[in-house]
Amino acid sequence: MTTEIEKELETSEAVLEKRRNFAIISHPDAGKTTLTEKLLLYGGAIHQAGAVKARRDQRKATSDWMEMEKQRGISITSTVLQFDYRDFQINLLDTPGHQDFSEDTYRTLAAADNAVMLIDAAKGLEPQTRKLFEVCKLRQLPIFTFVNKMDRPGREPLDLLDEIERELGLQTYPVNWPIGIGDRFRGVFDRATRTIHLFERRSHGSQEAQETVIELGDPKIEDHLEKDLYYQLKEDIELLSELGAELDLPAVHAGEMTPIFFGSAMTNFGVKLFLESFLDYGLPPRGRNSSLGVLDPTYPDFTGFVFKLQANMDPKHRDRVAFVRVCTGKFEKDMVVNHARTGKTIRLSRPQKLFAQDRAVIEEAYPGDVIGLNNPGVFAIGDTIYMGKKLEYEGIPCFSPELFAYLRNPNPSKFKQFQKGVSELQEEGAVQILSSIDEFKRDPILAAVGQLQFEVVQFRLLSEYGVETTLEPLAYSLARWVAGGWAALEKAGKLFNTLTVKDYWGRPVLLFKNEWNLQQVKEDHPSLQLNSIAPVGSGVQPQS
Ligand SMILES: Nc1nc2c(ncn2[C@@H]2O[C@H](COP(=O)(O)OP(=O)(O)OP(=O)(O)O)[C@@H](O)[C@H]2O)c(=O)[nH]1
Repeated sequence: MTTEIEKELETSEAVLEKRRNFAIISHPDAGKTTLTEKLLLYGGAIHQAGAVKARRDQRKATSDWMEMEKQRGISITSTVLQFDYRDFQINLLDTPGHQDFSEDTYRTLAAADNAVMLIDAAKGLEPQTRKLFEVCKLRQLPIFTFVNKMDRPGREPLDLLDEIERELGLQTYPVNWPIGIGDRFRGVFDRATRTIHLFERRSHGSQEAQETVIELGDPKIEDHLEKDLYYQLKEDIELLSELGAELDLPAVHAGEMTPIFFGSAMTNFGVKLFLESFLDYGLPPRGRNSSLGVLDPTYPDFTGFVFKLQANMDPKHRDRVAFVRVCTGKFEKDMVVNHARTGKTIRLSRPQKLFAQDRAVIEEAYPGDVIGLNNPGVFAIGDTIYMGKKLEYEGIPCFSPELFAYLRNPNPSKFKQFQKGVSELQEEGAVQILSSIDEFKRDPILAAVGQLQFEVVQFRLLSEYGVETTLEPLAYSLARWVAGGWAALEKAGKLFNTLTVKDYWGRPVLLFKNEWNLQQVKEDHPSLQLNSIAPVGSGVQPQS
């Protein structure tokens, strides 16, 4: 006879097995919005492709603080999209399209269990994809590669595989293989079932693609596929089996091998096959490092952490939302939880589920899900909330900024608002704040990955806090945290062409003008232990 506890455990394992969570990494224009939309179309979350874009446009029309989005036609914010497919519940953690906001993407990857690397068949790996791949590698995320835009002239598939292996050091395993390319792209061959999937083009792919599935070797193939494409395919299949590694799931889950899919998001070719395989091969919610060791998702008490804060998503209510990744246990509305950083208890009374810009109050959530909580200034990025035994999750790291500028408030009567605005925007992760070690230089130094982050900060300080500010750019382009600490820095003595500053937590940071300066200091002073990534959250308290 099974006991109640055993039954509960079985249920929670079954729930976990049917949950998948992922984020898409790509270079702008590779087709992320299009693929997202098509995944939602197959998931039945929307009925006609175009809805996500329409929502995006609608948001552009209604949001005021995101006036910048409208002016520039870019998407700055990111949300979470939840949909069902087969009996799976899927969480797609959407990330901003513009590379100036990649800090936001880095943090979102901290909450993801899988990553989908989307590449343009004609362009192969691009800078933003490489950068984001590095973050995935740090977390050993399983990476699924979707080679998009096969309906246009592109590079040789084998050449793309080779590039991924060489440059990213990932083993590749093509799960399917393209039949033709460009105008002659007819579909894909699914290697697991040895079937040919041929698609019909529909205008703009607004509905699911019609597909014909034929077994390899079926004589009917002649009615559907040109001879030369068929012979080419047979040749390719042979070559693949001669070359090829077997699909090694443990290696996929360890982020060492990437399953590869070919398709065209715009015409829907290959999207469904991709989704199906992703559900089969993707990782369910996994354990996470905490002060109690790696906490398995079957741990019974509710725990989660904040990976992203967002202000004023709804212009009608000037609210702030904290996005929490549920790690263990069951989340229930109105739950009273502990907030690890402050030791306070908090009632989670209006949890929200977010679908693009729509919200619905949720009653419960499970590991792998993301919930949106109202944040009246309580939460900061990396915060842990928990029930039961006290614990804290490993923090979300800060990544090296590349642009630096003093932020000045020329109007002394606005000092208070200025301070409040700067500290709230820092907590929200809109920008990193550094400060000079010179007592007399009290203006904060804004540190960002992209220029647009500065513009957003200035825009929001003016529109939300009523403070007009000016910027004075600093001629540095790299930041490194000094893991050796202040003592190592003092021992190293005077360093040329660098600026010593401290971060929000009072830790030493060195700014460098260029890579060359950095290399020199690294070689001359190994004891400084320069890091491009620094932990935040767990155990680190801001210095007052
Ligand atoms: N031919 C072709 N075009 C595509 C395909 N997928 C996307 N596109 C086009 O590529 C362009 C960029 O697509 P988006 O989906 O907006 O790309 P994105 O990556 O979200 O772009 P950002 O918002 O800049 O990050 C659009 O004009 C799409 O219509 C595809 O499979 N084939």
